[in-house]
Amino acid sequence: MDVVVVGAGSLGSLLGGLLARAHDVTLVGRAPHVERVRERGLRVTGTVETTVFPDARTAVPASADLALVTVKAYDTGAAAAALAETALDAVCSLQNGLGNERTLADALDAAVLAGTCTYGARLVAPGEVACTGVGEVVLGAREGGPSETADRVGRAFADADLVTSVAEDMPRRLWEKLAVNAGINAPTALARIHNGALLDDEAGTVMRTATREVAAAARSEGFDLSDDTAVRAVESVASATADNRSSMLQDVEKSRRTEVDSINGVVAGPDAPVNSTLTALLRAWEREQGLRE
Ligand SMILES: NC(=O)C1=CN([C@@H]2O[C@H](COP(=O)(O)OP(=O)(O)OC[C@H]3O[C@@H](n4cnc5c(N)ncnc54)[C@H](OP(=O)(O)O)[C@@H]3O)[C@@H](O)[C@H]2O)C=CC1
Ligand SMILES: CC(C)(CO)C(=O)C(=O)O
Repeated sequence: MDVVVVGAGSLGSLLGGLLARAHDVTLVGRAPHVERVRERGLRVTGTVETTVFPDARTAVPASADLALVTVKAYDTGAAAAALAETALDAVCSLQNGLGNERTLADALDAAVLAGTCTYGARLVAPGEVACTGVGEVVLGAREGGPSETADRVGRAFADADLVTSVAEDMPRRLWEKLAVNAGINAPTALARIHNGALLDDEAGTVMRTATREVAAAARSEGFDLSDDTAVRAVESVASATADNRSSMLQDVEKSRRTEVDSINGVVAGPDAPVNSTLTALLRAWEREQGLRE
């Protein structure tokens, strides 16, 4: 499969690098990372070790079978605009947060797949990405139901030894992932702690309450997501990724804008006091850093 990865930062470089073991991959990202990949290949270190030689550039190619979108949620509109002239069969978001698939579907003619990913990734240097945890990619039709395109993409991922499943209930799964990210990302970013530190009782209460609030919001939108299912999911991800620095923690460590608007901010309001607090604190930090109005 001919795959273009739009947003070759931490996650995009890891997934693109792993896919390059079996497919033609083009990483689209920023200098100096793409230059280093062109010169010396991409080193994947950590839990998975390999060196691969994907194409790497700063602009999207004219065509591809599949575009994987791995930019931050607030950059999805720009990624969609960049892909507008690319001939594509399918595009798949593997981002966190809610609303990315809608943005892509509004802008592009290709079939849009929804995806979630619990692999951990960190761009440690230009040309080198660390796999900080082997998780799972789950993908499927963005509206739910069966999809031959999703089956084909799922097989392509599995051919590259990525732990992958194809699901027919992606809308519900995006809410479940939102519940996990709401519980892990903002608390780890604010407290500057690894995911595993949330298994501690006091911090765990914050994590579980934020997660339950998202589950309640999902149910109010008609999705079958019980508090127990959501809490089990967040505890299991925090434990499986105990040594990870969440993507939002990586953002605050680099003084970069966070994805709080499309994670905790989605449910912030009177019915979600913990998510409202987490959102307000991260937005205040972003304002102080000059990262938002
Ligand atoms: N890192 C992780 O372990 C995980 C991340 N995720 C999710 O994956 C998504 C990506 O996260 P992460 O990889 O950490 O983020 P990164 O910031 O590391 O990677 C995104 C990259 O995309 C680049 N970019 C932005 N816009 C464009 C564009 N139009 N064309 C080309 N490149 C572009 C960015 O450059 P610049 O910074 O210059 O804008 C950056 O290098 C997020 O939604 C995150 O929540 C999900 C699971 C795990
Ligand atoms: C799964 C998890 C919580 C891994 O850290 C993640 O999605 C992230 O960091 O954004």
